[in-house]
Amino acid sequence: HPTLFHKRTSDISDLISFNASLPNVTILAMGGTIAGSASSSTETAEYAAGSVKVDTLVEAVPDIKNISNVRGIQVTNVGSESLTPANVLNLTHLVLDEVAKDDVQGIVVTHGTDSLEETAMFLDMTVNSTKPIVVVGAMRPSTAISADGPMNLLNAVAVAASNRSIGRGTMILLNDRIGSAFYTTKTNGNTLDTFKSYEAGFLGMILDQRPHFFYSPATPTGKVYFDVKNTTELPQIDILYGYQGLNPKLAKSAVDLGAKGLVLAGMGAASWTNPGNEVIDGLINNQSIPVVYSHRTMDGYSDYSYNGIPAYFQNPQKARYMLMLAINAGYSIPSITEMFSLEY
Ligand SMILES: NC(=O)C[C@H](N)C(=O)O
Repeated sequence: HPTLFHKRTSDISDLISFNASLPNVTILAMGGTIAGSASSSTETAEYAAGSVKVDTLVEAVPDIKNISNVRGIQVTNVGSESLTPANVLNLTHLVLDEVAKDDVQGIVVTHGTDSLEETAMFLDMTVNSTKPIVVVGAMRPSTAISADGPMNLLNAVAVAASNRSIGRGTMILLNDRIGSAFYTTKTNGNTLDTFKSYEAGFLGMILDQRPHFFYSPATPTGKVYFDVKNTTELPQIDILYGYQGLNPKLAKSAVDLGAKGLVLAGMGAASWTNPGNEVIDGLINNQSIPVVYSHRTMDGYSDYSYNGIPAYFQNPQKARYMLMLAINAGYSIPSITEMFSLEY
């Protein structure tokens, strides 16, 4: 439908001419290193994230016009460490609008990698659509030699535009690998092969703009959807880190400062200290605060939870968005416990 892709406002632009035989993909740009620029082409660590606009990103990859008509929406333009749940909720509303359009085949979200998995997880749990949603970032700024952003963006558009990608939920694409948002995590602060999904594995890979999936479309076991169409504000959920001699009182302080739920990045398979557990127990019993026991280890299954809720395979940052969405939906502690346990 040409008219949709020919609308021009200050933050929505047609980037290339319309070709009726190609699928339409909407790119929502959040910022990050993929939109970063440095003072020299060899600089890959010191640079300003979120300084290049979506139009420029797309113009740098002319091959995109051979695979789809793209429309860019600049949502934010910041490093992903600066994004808030409010920004992610706003993005989700825009994604919901886009997937509801008959002529939109798929969605690409360009995003900083530091918190990319959090946004992807949130989208995966709130956008109940078979249309592909691909969250993409880069590890090198756009000004670097061998910048990875242009190829990642081209690949992301190719995945979003492909019928092979239908029914696979929200995906994370970097370094030619396609992972499920539900399980993919950033493992290295600097390298190109940073996104991994050790236990679950990748969904597939992309070669020459052709996505190859290893399995038929499948929803991760236990994935629950939350309707946030009418949500305007999300509850505060904080994460606490586990370590020898951890300060047990921080949990109570977090609740005093407004947390409606807590996620623990516990040691090993989610262990927490005895004095720490006693404070948590008080929060659960006296203040009905849901506390999810996750793990600071990158992988593994946490069923240890003292009197709290085990996060099983979910890492703290993904468990946090699950807990936030459940509390927002009015779930009780037993229903939250059940939601986490559904996975296994
Ligand atoms: N590689 C990156 O995108 C890192 C950057 N700090 C960000 O998350 O926005």
